[in-house]
Amino acid sequence: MFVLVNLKTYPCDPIAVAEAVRDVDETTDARLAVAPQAAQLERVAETGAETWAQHVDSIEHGSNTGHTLAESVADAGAVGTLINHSERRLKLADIDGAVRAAQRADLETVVCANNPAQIGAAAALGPDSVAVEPPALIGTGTPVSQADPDVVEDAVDAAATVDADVSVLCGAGISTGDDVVAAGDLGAEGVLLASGVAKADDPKAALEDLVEPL
Ligand SMILES: O=C[C@H](O)COP(=O)(O)O
Repeated sequence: MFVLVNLKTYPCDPIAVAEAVRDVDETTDARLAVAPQAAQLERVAETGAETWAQHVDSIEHGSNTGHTLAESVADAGAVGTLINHSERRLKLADIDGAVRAAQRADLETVVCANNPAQIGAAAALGPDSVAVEPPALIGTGTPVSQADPDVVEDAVDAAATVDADVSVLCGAGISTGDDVVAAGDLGAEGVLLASGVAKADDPKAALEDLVEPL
């Protein structure tokens, strides 16, 4: 299972969380990664943790003030990027362009979507993975894998119908090892989570709990 920890703009210490991700990754067969804010990418990557960006834009080098260039994210040490997170929604053409930009920079891609229908559309754009996240469950602590299992199973089916090579993650409310196991039982190959680790008093203990049953 892939456990991708998105730090959003939570007021956590990104280096401490990254060091915990790095250390717990060494204890488990699961794959762990952390997605800090863009300004923190280089320092986080220097910890040795697998580092992802939260977003890249559909742009190339040039006159694009305030945008995030995929090559710059890769130069900072990121190996992958989220695209179209629920809190950073893009138009369809911009999702497509962001996937192309990420591929140009050799970044792995996870395109997020609200529901199974959008997952099918996202899979058609050829990312490495898609992540289904019902917005209403994000940040609630109520895990999608247990509160709304149908949405995960339907997302897995939708992606497989379009492109069997696109793996499916699920996210929203995931915070325990049981939640991760439930996600795997529904066909997800990973989870995307944030508050369960970024807002935990002890992020390393939270990560250890997440991977303990895997
Ligand atoms: O990127 C992570 C997701 O939006 C899930 O957030 P959450 O784990 O706080 O529910």
